[in-house]
Amino acid sequence: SSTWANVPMGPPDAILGVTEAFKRDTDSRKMNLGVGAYRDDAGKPFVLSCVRKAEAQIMKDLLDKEYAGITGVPEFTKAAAILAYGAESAPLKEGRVAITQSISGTGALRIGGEFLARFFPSSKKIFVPTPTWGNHIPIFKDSGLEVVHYKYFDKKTNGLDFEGMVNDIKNAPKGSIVLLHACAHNPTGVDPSEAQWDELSKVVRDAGHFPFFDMAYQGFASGDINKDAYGVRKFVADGHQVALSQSFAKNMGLYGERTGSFSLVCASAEEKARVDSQIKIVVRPMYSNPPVNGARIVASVLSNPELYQEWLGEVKLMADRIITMRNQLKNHLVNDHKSKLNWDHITNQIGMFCYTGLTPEQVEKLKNEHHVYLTKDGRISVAGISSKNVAYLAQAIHDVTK
Ligand SMILES: Cc1[nH+]cc(COP(=O)(O)O)c(/C=N/[C@@H](CC(=O)O)C(=O)O)c1O
Repeated sequence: SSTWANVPMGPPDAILGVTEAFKRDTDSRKMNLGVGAYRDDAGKPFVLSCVRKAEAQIMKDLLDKEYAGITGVPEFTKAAAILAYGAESAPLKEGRVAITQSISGTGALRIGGEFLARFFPSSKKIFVPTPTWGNHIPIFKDSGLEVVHYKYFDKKTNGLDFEGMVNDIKNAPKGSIVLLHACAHNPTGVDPSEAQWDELSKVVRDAGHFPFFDMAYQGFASGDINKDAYGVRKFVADGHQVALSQSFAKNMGLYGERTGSFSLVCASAEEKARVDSQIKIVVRPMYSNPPVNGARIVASVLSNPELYQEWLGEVKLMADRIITMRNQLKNHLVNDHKSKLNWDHITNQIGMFCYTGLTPEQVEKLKNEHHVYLTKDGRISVAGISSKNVAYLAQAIHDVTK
C-alpha cells in the first residue's frame, strides 16, 4: 500500500475554513464575517496609502536581495520595539530588550513558545484565556508547552469575568506563564479596563507568574497606538520582564507580507546578549532568516515622519469604521427590529471581532438560510460589515434569534 495510506483527513481550520465555504457560495447576498482581515466600506481589502508610498520609495532605492540576519531587518526591529514599548521605555533605553523579526504574529508566538519551552525555569504550563484565538493552542502545544485555561469571557454579560480571571491566575501554580491579549481580544472583543490592567499587574507579580503579551492589533482596537499598548507598557513599568509578540498584519494591512516581531525584556544588556544568542539558535533551524519586504515597509512607515503621521490617521480610520459598523448593526437590531435581546455587547466590545453570543445552531441557520458566514463560536469579523450589507445582516441575525 502507499506510504501515506495511514494519513487521516484533518478538519478544516475553524477560521480559514469559513472563507473556503464562503467562496463556494454563489448567492449574491453572501457575507464573509469569518477571517479577521479588514475590508473597506466597499467590502474590498485595504492597502494603506502610507504602505504604497513606502513601497514606491523602496523600489526606487534598488535595494539588494541579500539574506537578512537571523533576527531580521535591524531598522524594522528597532522601530517595532519603540512602537510597542514607547520611546521613553526604560528597558529599551537601557538596551535590555531582546527582539527578533518573526513570520508575523503567528511566528512570533511560535518563537516565544519554543524559547519558553527550552528556558523558562519554573513550569511548562501556559495559561490562555477562555476563549482565545484558536491557533494559540496548537502553536504552544507544538512548542512543547502544556496549555491550560483561565476564565475570561462572561456569557451572562457578554463581557469580562474579571473576578474569575483574577482567581484563576492567582490559583495557577506559582511561576506559570500567562498569555494576555494586549488589546482587541480575539474572539470576544472584550478588553480589561486600564484599572483592571493595573490590578492584573499586581496579581501576576504577587503570584510570581510570567506575562506573555500577544499584541496583534496595536492601534486597530481604539484607533490610538498608545492606548492599545497600555497593558504592555504598564506591566513593563511595573518591572515585569514581559514576552511580547507583535503583528503588522492588521494595523498596517500587511497580512500576506508576514511581518511581526518577538521580544523579551531582560534584566540587563548582558542578559539580553545571552537571550539574543538563544533566540537565534531557535530561529536558524526553523526558517533561518525572515523575508525582508514587509519589514522594509514597516521600517520606512515608522521612521519617516510624514508616513508615520499618515499611518496613524489610516489605522484610526480603520478602527473608526469598525466602531461605526458596530453602532449601525446594534441600531438596526434595536430600533428597526425591536429585538427583545440585549445587544449592548456589540458596541461595548472593541477591535476586529464581535462575540455575538449566537449558538452554533443559529450560526448554521445564518449560513444556510442567509448566506452569512462566521465561525461556529458566534464570532463575527466586524470588518466584513459595510453600510451596504449591515441592514441585511441585522435582518438575518434578528431572523435567527427572535
Ligand atoms: C490574537 C491574534 N494573535 C495572532 C494572530 C496572527 O496573525 P498573523 O497574521 O500571524 O500576524 C491573530 C490573527 N488572527 C486572525 C487571522 C488568523 O486566524 O490567522 C483571525 O483570528 O481571524 C490573532 O487574532
